[in-house]
Amino acid sequence: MAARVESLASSGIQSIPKEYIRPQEELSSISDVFAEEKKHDGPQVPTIDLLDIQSDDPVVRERCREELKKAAEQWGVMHLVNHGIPDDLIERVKKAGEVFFTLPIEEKEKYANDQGSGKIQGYGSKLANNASGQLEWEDYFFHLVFPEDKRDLSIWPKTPSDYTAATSEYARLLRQLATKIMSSLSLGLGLEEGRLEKETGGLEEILLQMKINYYPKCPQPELALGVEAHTDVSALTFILHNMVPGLQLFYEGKWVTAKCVPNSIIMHIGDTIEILSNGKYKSILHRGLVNKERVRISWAVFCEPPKEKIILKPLPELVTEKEPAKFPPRTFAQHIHHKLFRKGEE
Ligand SMILES: O=C(O)CCC(=O)C(=O)O
Ligand SMILES: [Fe+2]
Repeated sequence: MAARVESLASSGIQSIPKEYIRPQEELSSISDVFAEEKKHDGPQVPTIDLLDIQSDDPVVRERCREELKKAAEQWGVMHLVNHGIPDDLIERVKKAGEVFFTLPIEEKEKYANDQGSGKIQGYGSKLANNASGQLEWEDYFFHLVFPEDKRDLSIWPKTPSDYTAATSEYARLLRQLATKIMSSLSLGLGLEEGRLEKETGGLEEILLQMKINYYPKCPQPELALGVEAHTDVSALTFILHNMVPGLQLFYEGKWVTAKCVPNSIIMHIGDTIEILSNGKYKSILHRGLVNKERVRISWAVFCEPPKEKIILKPLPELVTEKEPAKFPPRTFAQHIHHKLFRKGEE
């Protein structure tokens, strides 16, 4: 069984095992996350107010959609405020995840995934996938949350008892939010409003996968990463966190630390929409720092196309002689495989 980062962290070690130490070239870019969060100079992740996204006043509505479009083009990541998901529901989702992770490791192990046998849902930690044996400073809980007929409720945390109700309702509302965002992004490309959602699989096929990232305190945070640098493969990703900083975005050649914005949801444009939009909307490189003072928890929900049913490629309307297709046609599964393979080559 994989060693849990939580057990390493609570063992009292003062130096971390070598598998968690980042390569030399990367170490110089890692610094104290609390100091980073205090910096107010330089570019900052945009905040988008969604209050008016469905306003009856077309001028007001357009202003809101234009802001969203600009953020998707320039950053591919943003803090969403007035997103329409009730704050008390979000508090319940966060409380439920926090309580689950407070359980003793032996209790959580009852939910362990088994990547070897293809059981990817459940409690887990990263397994080394190449010769370097590189690992990340986190444990997680991963499971499908929407659509309801594809969920396996038997593997969801039973403690606390509100976990299933809170998470189900959150997933249902996020799915509606995803529709609004994709509509607006479609119009921003000069397409019909239902287009991006349809090309991603529509109501039937788009999957929402929840990953609760649990980052224990780390005795040598300047040597490790909670999540290594990556872009999300999803269409959209929605992230909550426990107000401990950690997320960094690679923008204009520098790592920018995301501020903690109250009552916001962080949203990423993932590779799927980057590909469909022929690169007009960006899937930004990001990573997670850890620290020695506070446990960090984040709740990422990935909105994904089906693995095999759809071939992702730039929409024909967006491909011209002047702007040829930037991405070859691939299924979602092929896209993921291609990324993994390229990484092995690095
Ligand atoms: O913890 C975070 O803020 C980001 C996690 C992340 O990037 C991911 O789960 O894909
Ligand atoms: Fe991510």
